[in-house]
Amino acid sequence: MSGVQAVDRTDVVLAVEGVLVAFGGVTALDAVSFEVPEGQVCGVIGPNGAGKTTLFDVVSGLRGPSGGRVRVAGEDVTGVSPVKRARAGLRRTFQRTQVFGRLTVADNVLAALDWHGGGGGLMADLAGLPARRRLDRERRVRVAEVLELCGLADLRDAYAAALPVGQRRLVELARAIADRPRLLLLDEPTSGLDADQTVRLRAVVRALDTTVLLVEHDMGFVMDTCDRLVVLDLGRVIATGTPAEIRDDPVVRAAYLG
Ligand SMILES: Nc1ncnc2c1ncn2[C@@H]1O[C@H](COP(=O)(O)OP(=O)(O)OP(=O)(O)O)[C@@H](O)[C@H]1O
Repeated sequence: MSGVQAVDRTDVVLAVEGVLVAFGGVTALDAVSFEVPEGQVCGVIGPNGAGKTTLFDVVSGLRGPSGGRVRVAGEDVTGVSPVKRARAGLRRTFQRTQVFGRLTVADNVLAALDWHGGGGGLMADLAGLPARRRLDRERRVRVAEVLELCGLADLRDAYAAALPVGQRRLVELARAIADRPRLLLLDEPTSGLDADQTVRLRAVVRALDTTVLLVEHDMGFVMDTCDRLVVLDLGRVIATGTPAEIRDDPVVRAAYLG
C-alpha cells in the first residue's frame, strides 16, 4: 500500500473536472476542477471577472463547456439540459428573483412540489385515490414546514408580487428547497436581503441536509456559512480550503488586492 488515502467516490455530489470555457480571446474558465462531498456547503469566491457566474452556468446547464465534465452524484451531466438536471435533483436560484407573482407564497411553494406531477392522470383525480389524498396532505405539511423554516409562515396568503425583494428572494429559496434537492445552487443569495433576512438565510442553508454550491460577494456571509471555499481568479482555481485557511492564504489576499 502506498501512503495515498483512499477517497470514497460515492459521497461526492458535485464533481467539476477540467472545465474550460472561452469567450473569444478571454478564457473565462481554465481547467477548473473541484469536488463537493454530500451535505457540504461550498462557496465560490473571487474578484470581479474571475469566472464565478460562468462556472454556475456550466454547473446548472445554462452553458456548455468547451472541455471538461460536470458530474452530479457520479453521473456525467455535461451535455444534459437544465430541465433534465432539475429532474436529477439539481435546483438553483437566480440573481434576479424568479417567483410566480400572481400566486400566493404558499402556492408558490406548492407549485414547486407539484413539479413532478401527482401521477395517475385524470382517472386518478376522478377516482380520488386515497394515495392521492395522502400525497396532497403530505405536500401541505411540507409547504408549512418550509415556510416556517424560511420565516414566511405569516406571509403564506400574500401574493408574491406584492412582497419586497428580500421576501421574494426567500420565497424563491423556499421553492428551491421544497422537495429536498440533491444539489442546491445559490447565485448571490444575500443580494436584496436585509440583515435579519441574511441571518435567516444562513440558518436555512445550515439546516438543510442538501449539498450546496453558492456564489456570493458578502464575505462575512461566506465565511460564516460555508464549510469550504473554492477561490477563482482569472478563470483558474487558485485556492481551496476552509474559510479560515482561505482567509490566511497569501495567494488569495494578493488576488483580491490586485
Ligand atoms: N457572454 C460573454 N461574452 C464574452 N465574455 C464574457 C461573457 N461572459 C463572461 N465573459 C467574460 O468571462 C470572464 C468571467 O466572467 P464571469 O461573469 O463568469 O465572472 P464573475 O466572477 O462572475 O464576475 P462578477 O463577480 O463581476 O460577476 C470575464 O472576463 C468576463 O468579461
